[in-house]
Amino acid sequence: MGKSIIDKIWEKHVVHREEGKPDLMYIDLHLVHEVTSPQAFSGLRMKNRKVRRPDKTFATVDHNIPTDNRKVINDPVALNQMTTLEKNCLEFGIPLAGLDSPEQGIVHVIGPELGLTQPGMTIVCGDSHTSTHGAFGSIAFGIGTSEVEHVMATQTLWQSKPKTLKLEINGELKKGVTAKDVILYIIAKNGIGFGTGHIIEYCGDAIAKMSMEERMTICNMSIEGGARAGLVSPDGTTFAYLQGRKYAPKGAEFAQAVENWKELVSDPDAAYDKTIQIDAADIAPMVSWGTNPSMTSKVNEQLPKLEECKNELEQKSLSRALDYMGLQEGQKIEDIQIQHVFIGSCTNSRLEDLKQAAEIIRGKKVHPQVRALVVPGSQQVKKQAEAEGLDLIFKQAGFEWRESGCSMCLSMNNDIVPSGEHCASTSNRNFEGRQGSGARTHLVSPLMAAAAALYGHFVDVGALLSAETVQ
Ligand SMILES: CC(C)[C@H](C(=O)O)[C@@H](O)C(=O)O
Ligand code: SF4
Repeated sequence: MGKSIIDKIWEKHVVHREEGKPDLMYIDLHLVHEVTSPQAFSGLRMKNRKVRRPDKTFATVDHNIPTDNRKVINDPVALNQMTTLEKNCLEFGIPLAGLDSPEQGIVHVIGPELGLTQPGMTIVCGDSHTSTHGAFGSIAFGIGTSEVEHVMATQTLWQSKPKTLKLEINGELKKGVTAKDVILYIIAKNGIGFGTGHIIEYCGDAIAKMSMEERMTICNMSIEGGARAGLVSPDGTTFAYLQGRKYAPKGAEFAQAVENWKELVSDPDAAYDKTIQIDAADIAPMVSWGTNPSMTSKVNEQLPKLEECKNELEQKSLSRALDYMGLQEGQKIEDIQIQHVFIGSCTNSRLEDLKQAAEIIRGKKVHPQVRALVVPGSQQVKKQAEAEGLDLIFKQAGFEWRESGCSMCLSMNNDIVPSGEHCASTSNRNFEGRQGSGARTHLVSPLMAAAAALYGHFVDVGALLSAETVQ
C-alpha cells in the first residue's frame, strides 16, 4: 500500500514513538504572535529555560494592533501585549517583525511571503489558522499556549497522528467563483465537523490550476470544517512562488530543495481514511447567512425554511441563527442589506484578493449606506498594492485604505461592527459576536464583498462579471 504526502511528512518528523502514546514530532517552523505567546514566555522564564531554536522561530504582531493610526495605541491591553512581545523576543533572541517593520503583517500572510513557509515542513503557531501554510505542502496546525512553551523549549511537540482525508475537486469553476467559494461550498455541503480528527489533502485538477494565494484561502478554512490541517502537494506553482523569497533557499540550494520537494506527492495507491469528491461546476458564489460557516448558501438561493429542517435540533439552531442575524426564513440572499464591508484577514488579504476586488470597484462608488474597509494582510501586500495603484481605486470609490493586521476579522482591536449591523466580510469565522457584540457577519469572497460594497446588498458576481465583459 502506498503512502500519502501526509504520511510521508509525518514519518519524517517522528523523533520518538511509543506504543499507546502520541508521537514526539520535530517542528521545523514556529510562528509566534502577541496573543498566545505571553504565558509561554513567562513559563520559560520561570523554569529558567531558553528558546531551543530561535532561528526556527519567527514573531509578529497582528491581532490587536490598530490599522488606522499606528502611532497612537489607546487600548492598554493591546499596548501591553505588543510591548511584552517586543521584550520577550529581545530577551529570547527571536526575530520579530514588529509594528514598524516592513515585514509586519498577519502571521499567516507573512510566513509564505517571506519564504519561511516551505514544502515538507512541520509548522506550528498558537493560532488555529496555521492550516493556511499547508498550501505549500507542509503539515501546519494551530497549538495551545502550553504547547507553544513546549515547542519553544524543545522544538518538538507531542501529537497523535490525525486520520487522512482526500478531498478531490475536479472540473471548471464558473465565472465569479473563487477559492473562497470553493471552501465555503465544501463546508456548507459537508458540515463544520466533516474534517474532525483529519488532515485534509486537497487535490484534483481544480486545485492544481490554482495559484498559491487561492490554495492558501482553501487551506486556511480547513479548520472551519473541523480538520486539524489541510494541505496541497507542492508543484511548479509552489516552487515559482518561493523562488527569490527572503528565507527560501538560494541558487544551487534552491534547485536541490526543489528536487526534494518534488518527492512530496501521494503515491497513486495511497490509502486514506476518508475520501470526498467535488465537482467544481456545482459551485456558485457563496454567502454565509448564519452563525457558523456551514450556514452558507449560493447567492441566488433563499435562506432555508424551518419546516425543511430534518429534526428539532436543526430547527432550533436555524431559528437561533436567524434570530441573531435578524433574517427571515426563506428570504432571498440577494435581499440582505449590508452596512459594512471588510476586505482583509488571513483568508483573503493578499495582493491577488485585493486585485480581484479592485476590478469590481474600479471607477464606481461605495453605496451610501455602506462603510467599507480594505486591510492588506501585510506591509508588503500594502506596498505592492500601492505600487499598482489599487489604493487609489479603493479610496476613490470611498473605501478606507488601512495598515496591515487582523482588524475587523475579530473584535480584538478598534475595528468593530456595531450590534445589529450586517458585514460582508472576506474573513473565515461568523460566530455570534465575532466582529463585535451583536455584529452580523456574512462570509464571502473578495469579489462578493466588493460587489456588496457597491450595491448595499449581495449580488450574483458571476452575472455581474459576465455583463461587464459583454459591454
Ligand atoms: C487569537 C487567536 C488565538 C485566534 C485563533 O487561534 O484562531 C484568532 O486568530 C482567531 O482567528 O480566532
Ligand atoms: S486574520 Fe482573523 S482568522 Fe486570521 S489570524 Fe487574524 S484573527 Fe485569526
